[in-house]
Amino acid sequence: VPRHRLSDEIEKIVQEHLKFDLVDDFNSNIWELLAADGEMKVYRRELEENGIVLDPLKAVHSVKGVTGHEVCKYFWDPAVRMEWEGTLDSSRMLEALSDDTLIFNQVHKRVWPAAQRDTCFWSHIRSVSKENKNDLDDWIVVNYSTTHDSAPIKEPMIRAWANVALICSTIILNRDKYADLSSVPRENLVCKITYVAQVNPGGWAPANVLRAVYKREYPKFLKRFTQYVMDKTKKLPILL
Ligand SMILES: CC(C)(C)c1cc(CCc2ccccn2)cc(-c2ccc(S(=O)(=O)CCO)cc2)c1
Repeated sequence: VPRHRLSDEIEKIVQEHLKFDLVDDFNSNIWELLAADGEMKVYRRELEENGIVLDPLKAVHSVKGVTGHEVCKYFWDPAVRMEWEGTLDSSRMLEALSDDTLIFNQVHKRVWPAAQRDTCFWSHIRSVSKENKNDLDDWIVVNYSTTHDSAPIKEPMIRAWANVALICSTIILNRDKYADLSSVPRENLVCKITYVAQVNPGGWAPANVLRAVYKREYPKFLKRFTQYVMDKTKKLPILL
C-alpha cells in the first residue's frame, strides 16, 4: 500500500475507530437515544469542553439489499458527494494522496444563526477482513479533519472540526444456497451500519441551539444517505 505524509496518522485514527466504535455499550447509561426510525437508532453522549458542545454521536442501522462495500463506496466517492449530501453548499476534493485517501474542503449550509462553517478533512476507505473467512469483509470510511494549503482559513468562515467513521458489515441470508456469492439476490443481503461522529463547530454557538440542530439533522442525514444508496444500487449487480 503506497505510503504518504498522512499514513501514520491515518493508521492510528482508523485503528482507534476499529477498536472502540463497534463496542456495544448501549446498555450502559452513557448514551441517550436521540431518535429511532425503523432499524435506525441515533444516540448522543453529552460532552462539553470550555462551554463548547462536542457531543459524540453514534448511530446504528440495518439496511436490506446493499453490501457494506457499496455503502462505504458511495459515502467516500467525491463524484457523488453532492448527490446525497443535503447539508453542503459545496464540496471540493483537494488532493488524492492515494487510491484510498482523499482530502476534501466542504462548505456547510448555515443551519443556525451563527457564522458559516467549513471543514477540511482526509477521507480514507478500506476493507477489514473478518475472523471467519466465510464472512464478507467489513468496510470502513474515516473522515478526519486536517489542514491543507489549498484550504486556508478565511474570515468570516469558521473552520469546524470533525472525526467521523462509517463502519459496515454485510450479512448474507441463506448463505449456503449460493456457491458463487456474486449471484446472491439483493433481498438476501443485510448491511449493519455503525456511524460515529464527533464535531467541534469551532467558535462559540449556544449549547441548546446546537443540540436541537444535532437532534434534527443527524437522523435526517443518515436516512437520506442510506435511502440514496438503496436507490442507486437497486438495479446494479452487487459489489462484494
Ligand atoms: C459544524 C458543521 C461543520 C456545520 C457540522 C455540524 C454537524 C452537526 C449537525 C449536522 C448533522 C448532520 C448533518 C449536518 N449537520 C455535523 C457536521 C458533519 C456531518 C457529517 C459529516 S460526514 O459524515 O463526514 C459527511 C461529510 O460530507 C461531517 C460533518 C458538520
